[in-house]
Amino acid sequence: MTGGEETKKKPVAGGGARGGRKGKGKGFKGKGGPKKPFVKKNVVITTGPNGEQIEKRQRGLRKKKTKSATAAAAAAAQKPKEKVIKNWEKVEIDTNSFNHFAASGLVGLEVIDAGSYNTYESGGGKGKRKSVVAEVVEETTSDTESEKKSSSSSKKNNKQGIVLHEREKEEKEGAIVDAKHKNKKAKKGNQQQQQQQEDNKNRNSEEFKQKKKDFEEFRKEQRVAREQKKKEFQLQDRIAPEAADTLDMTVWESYNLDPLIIKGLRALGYERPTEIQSQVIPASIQSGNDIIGAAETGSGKTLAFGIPMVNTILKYLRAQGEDVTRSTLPQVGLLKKDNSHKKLLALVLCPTRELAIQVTNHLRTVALETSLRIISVVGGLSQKKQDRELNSKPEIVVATPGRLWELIDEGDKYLGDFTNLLCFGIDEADRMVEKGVFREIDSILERLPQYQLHYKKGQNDEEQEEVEQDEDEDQEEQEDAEEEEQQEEDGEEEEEEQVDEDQEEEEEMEDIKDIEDIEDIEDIQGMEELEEIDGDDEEIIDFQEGEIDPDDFQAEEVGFEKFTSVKRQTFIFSATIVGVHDEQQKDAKKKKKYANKELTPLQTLISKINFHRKYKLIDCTLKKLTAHSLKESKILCNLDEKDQYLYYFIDRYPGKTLVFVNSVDCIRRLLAILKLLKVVAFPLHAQMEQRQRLRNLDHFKREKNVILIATDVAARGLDIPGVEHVVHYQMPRTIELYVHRSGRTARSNREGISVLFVDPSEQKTYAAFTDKLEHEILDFPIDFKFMPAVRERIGMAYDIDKQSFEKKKVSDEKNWYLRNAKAIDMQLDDVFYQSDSEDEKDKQYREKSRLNQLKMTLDAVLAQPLMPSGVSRRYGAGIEEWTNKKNARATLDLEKSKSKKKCDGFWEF
Ligand SMILES: Nc1ncnc2c1ncn2[C@@H]1O[C@H](COP(=O)(O)OP(=O)(O)OP(=O)(O)O)[C@@H](O)[C@H]1O
Repeated sequence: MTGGEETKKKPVAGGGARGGRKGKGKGFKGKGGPKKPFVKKNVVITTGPNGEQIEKRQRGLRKKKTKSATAAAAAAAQKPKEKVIKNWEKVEIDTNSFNHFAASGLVGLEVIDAGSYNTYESGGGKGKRKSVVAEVVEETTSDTESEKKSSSSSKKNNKQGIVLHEREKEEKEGAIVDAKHKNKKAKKGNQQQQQQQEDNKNRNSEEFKQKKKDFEEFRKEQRVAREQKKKEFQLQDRIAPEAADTLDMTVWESYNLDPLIIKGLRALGYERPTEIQSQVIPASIQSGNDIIGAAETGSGKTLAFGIPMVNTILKYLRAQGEDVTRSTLPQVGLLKKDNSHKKLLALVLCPTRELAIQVTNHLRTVALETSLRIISVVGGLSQKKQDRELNSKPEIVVATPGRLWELIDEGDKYLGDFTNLLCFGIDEADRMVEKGVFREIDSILERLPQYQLHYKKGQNDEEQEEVEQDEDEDQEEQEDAEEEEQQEEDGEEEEEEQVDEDQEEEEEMEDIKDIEDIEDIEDIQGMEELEEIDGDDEEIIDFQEGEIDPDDFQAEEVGFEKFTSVKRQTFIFSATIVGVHDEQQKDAKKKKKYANKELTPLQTLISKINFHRKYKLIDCTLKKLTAHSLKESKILCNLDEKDQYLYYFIDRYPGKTLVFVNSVDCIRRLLAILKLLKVVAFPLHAQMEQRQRLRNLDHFKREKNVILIATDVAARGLDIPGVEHVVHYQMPRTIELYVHRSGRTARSNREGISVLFVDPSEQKTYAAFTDKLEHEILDFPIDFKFMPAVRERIGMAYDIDKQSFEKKKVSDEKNWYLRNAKAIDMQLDDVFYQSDSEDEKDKQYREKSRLNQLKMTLDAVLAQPLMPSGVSRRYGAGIEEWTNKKNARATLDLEKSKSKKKCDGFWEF
């Protein structure tokens, strides 16, 4: 088709289709039409009385002068023409018709290209020709009426495909439609006006006021009910009041904690602090120092920093004369209080949403008797709810860095104002500063206010000078020491034969204590000193007895920078922030790589966080790194045997099992297989919707015999009661991840087991792990008599999965073609639509029945207990003994299990 250009030069063709156009006209296609014609859907371009072009919506609702109107008007003035505007005409077109339109001055026809026209014809049109309605304008200078008529009639008989007919009928139809539309619009306008008048009237009426009041009451009730529900939920953690009354809380009381916190702890049944809590709480409350805390997984680190935080805030609020006891009034009442002056008092950062929500709930439980508002700021949840919660100006916010920074960046004033921040915490701190994980953390840390060095103006000037002087001296000493060290090293190199370098380094290493490692860190930052807590020689310099003077809580501007005199306390916690890294650092020293000064996570944090001049490192981690009550085991196997051992484990050792894998694809594959094997399993990974993630976690918490298959999104911090087993289906990428994953079980002194699956390709990593763990991971005892039955089931599940996958693939492919063909108006071969050939049908039928047969067989097999080979079901001999499922924790005697399985591709251990 070649008419495109002509039509464009003489901008006549516009859209005016009213007929049932099915395909999406995309302008001209075909051999000769490289340029698209001037096409506008539902718009008609006509020439006005003064020669200007008028763009008219199909239904004549809007008229607008086009840009070229003036130019056209000028041209019309030069060469006056007689214009005959014809009315709507119905035309039928085919692929060659456009030339004719253009040549005969036809405007307002929406172009139907060859493709869409044909599609229409073969797809749904059943041989009918395409009809459209077009407005026809003929420009004539001397045509007589009769000539016009003949021209019109010649069109009627035109062999090129344009047939004009039923002009009058169409004209009427068009007019009717327009009129109807106008009426409808007018009616709607009237109705809206009436409604508005009525609304205005009602708004002033008593009835309306009452209705509004009722509605507010209703909302209030709803909110109270929600609050109630929340409280009830929190009460779930509580023990019976009678039992709570008998608890001896003297240890807690000795820490000078707020009575409301002790009340909360009593209700929770926490009679005494855990090891890390007993070290952190007095140190932070009495000295006000910043704390870096490390302790094994599940040892109560959250409350180790949570209790001092809540305590500090309560003290601050009491000092401000606020009532901090839990109000018996509904929260709604509290919300109505003027809280515009309030500022954020505590902020905790966590790496995952689930963990942030968990920490929030944990803090709420100890603060239940108080009026404190604690909320989580995480992505993926209701924005409205989060806004509402933030409007209530919560004292404590627990957030993920990404979401928090997003809100600060958007200009959230409350979240972005750290000037009154009394407490700042980072949970799972080593993860938070891992390279490239949370870019936002740096921006957040940069916003933390700088300290003014004196808490009370003028009070500590001399002391400060002394401190600074000491600092300079220390630095000089340090520089000298470094110089000496360097000289020594140079000497060593020169006298290689005289000194056994390795020997010397070993000796050197023995002398190096953890604290010296940290001193190096301080050098990087220019920090004064680090205290390691050892009870007696705790030094309290700038904050006596943890007292908080309300006068101190003011920000003031010094020079160009904003300083604050608020003493912010910082808490940095993780199970793996020290220990492993210290070892790594020592290794590095050994190998003389220390010159690279690659910072460990702990060093990175210290260099980024504006700590107090005194902070304490409290390290309660065990040498073994993992929790003391955890039994660790491994299964060495080939890659293709992992599914078998997983099924074996799940079947023989039922319970709450968390299976860790390294990829989402692996989760999907395992879920499909386990589903066929009738194992209840839920997924958890970062690609899931947040609500679904929380729902699955909830299922896993509530159900007894259940599997959660997760990526490392669940590796850190999650405190799910009653997790009995952790399976590392794939090797964790780092030793820290191994510690955290394993730590989802064996929490709070409870027992738990972890099983590490190792295939030959993972053996190198495994060897590196055992080096660092400094203990052997024993073999998991496997009763190999069960394995043939396990293999049979797994084999059938694979078969079914493969066939279902093939079937789905074929139908997915077909659907893909259909979808895409529709999207681009492509005509597919009829063959595509035709049902499959008889042979094909037959094949499909056979495959389907084979699949059903397989499923039925597997179901029948699964209905029986897993039996060891050689035991006959028929005679029932010893069945009970074999079918008794075991509890892994109770029966697993790893010490005795030396049942090493021979496995291809492994080195000798
Ligand atoms: N003093 C206490 N007495 C009894 N139970 C406690 C006490 N403190 C905390 N717990 C309980 O111990 C469990 C583990 O606590 P938490 O989640 O804080 O451990 P964690 O050390 O942070 O673990 P992870 O390193 O895995 O994050 C929680 O269920 C908590 O309720």
